[in-house]
Formats: sequence, structure tokens, C-alpha cells
Amino acid sequence: MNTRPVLETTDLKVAYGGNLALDLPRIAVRERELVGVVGANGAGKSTLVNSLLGWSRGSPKVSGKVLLDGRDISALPPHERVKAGLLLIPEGKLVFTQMSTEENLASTADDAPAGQGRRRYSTDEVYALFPRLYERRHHLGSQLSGGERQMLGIARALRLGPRALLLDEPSIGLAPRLVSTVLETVRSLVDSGLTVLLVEQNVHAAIEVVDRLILLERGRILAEGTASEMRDDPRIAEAYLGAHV
Ligand SMILES: Nc1ncnc2c1ncn2[C@@H]1O[C@H](COP(=O)(O)OP(=O)(O)OP(=O)(O)O)[C@@H](O)[C@H]1O
Repeated sequence: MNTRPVLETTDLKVAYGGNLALDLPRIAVRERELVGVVGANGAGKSTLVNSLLGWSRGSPKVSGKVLLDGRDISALPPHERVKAGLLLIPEGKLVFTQMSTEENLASTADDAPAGQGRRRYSTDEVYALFPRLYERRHHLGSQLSGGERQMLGIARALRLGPRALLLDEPSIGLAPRLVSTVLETVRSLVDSGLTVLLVEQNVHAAIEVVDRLILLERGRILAEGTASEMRDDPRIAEAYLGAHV
């Protein structure tokens, strides 16, 4: 396995006014790795993904570095980070509601070479991955279910050839069966070469698919380890998995 992380942060701090919402010494996601970030409401999960992309709600003070393939992208505006291959699928899923599935996919076409370690999926490839989207190809974005919109959000990102994909709470609003379908598809994408940071409140679902899990509490890393280590960690088991330890 390549030892240099695809995505890395060092000394990342985000403060809203005097309130330090995030304080992380280091996070690293390696090639073909699926890293989950879990934590309760307000733990700093959205603040983390937004700061990776250079976004924010409000005007927080952000310090520290974000590196993509070793390149410091901290000073780049969001659209430049996207161009470099760091793609975020936000909670809102970023689907055009007045366009059909087909048009949504066509609108993200990019014919430029994708760059090293990146693969742009064709429309046929994303339809093969999500047969449901093929069945719904003539439906408007507004007519799709939450799960279908989630699939379309991922499909649109794949069309752009992500170097690293950030997923913000993909399970929100989805029925349990669909949560598994979406997360298992993410797992299979990682197995075929993608690098993913998955932010989830649904620890049960996340722990089934991730390689490593990071538990955030009040903006800090409370625990970190492989999925199996974390499944046995009393802090995870007690707080999230319903175990009595
Ligand atoms: N624009 C803002 N202004 C001030 N404080 C903020 C702002 N955005 C977030 N915060 C605070 O930063 C902390 C982390 O919030 P964040 O939204 O990242 O948490 P989260 O883990 O994503 O929560 P949830 O699961 O509820 O979405 C919280 O205490 C929150 O109140």
C-alpha cells in the first residue's frame, strides 16, 4: 500500500468566534481507504468536511493544513480544490431538481484528462453501478426519492473523477435497507480504487463498511482505530452500539 496519504490534515483548527469547533492534530486517508468520522450532533463532522473543501457557514477562523497527494491545498478556494479532485457530496446531495437524471449526469461531464489516480466514470458505468438511476433516467431530480437522489449525487461526483470523495451524512433520511445499499456501493467503489472520507452519525451502518473509524467529540478525536478495534471500544459500544459494557 502507498504510504503517502491521499488526503491529510495537520493541526486543523476551526473556531467560530471564541468557540473552538474543531481541533485535530492529524487525519490521514490513504489510497483505497474508507475512513469514517462519527460523532454526536455538534461534534464537528460538518465543520470538518466543509473545512477540507474550504467552505464554511459563517466566517470561522481556520488554521492548519489540508494536503491532497502531499500538495498543500489550504490556500485554494473551494472550486480549485474540486478541480484538484477533492469532491464533496453534501447533506443536500447537490442534484438539480428541474433536470432529469440523464441531464444531471450530462451536466457533470468533463472531457479533460482526469489526472493521476483519478478515474472519470462514464454514464454507462454509473448506470451499471446504480441500475435504479437507469430506470429513473427520465425522471426529474425533484421526482426522485431521497435514496435515488443520494445515488445521483454520488454518480455525479464519479463523473468528475474524484481523487478523494467526501460524503457528508449519506444515510440521513434513508430507510435502513437503502442506507446499506448506498454504503455497500461506496465500499465497492473503494475496493475498486476510490479514496473516501465518510462522515456519518449512523455508527451502526458506518462500522460495517469502513476500514478505520474516527470518533469525534466536541471537535476533538476521542478514539480512532480499525473497524474491528472500534467495534470493541467501550466508548463506541456503550454510546452508539447499544452494548452494555
Ligand atoms: N456558523 C456557525 N457559527 C457558530 N457556530 C457554529 C457554526 N457552525 C457550526 N457551529 C458550531 O460548531 C460545532 C460543530 O458543528 P457541526 O455542524 O460541525 O457539527 P456536526 O457534528 O456536523 O453536527 P450534526 O451531526 O448535528 O450535523 C457545534 O458546536 C456548532 O454549534
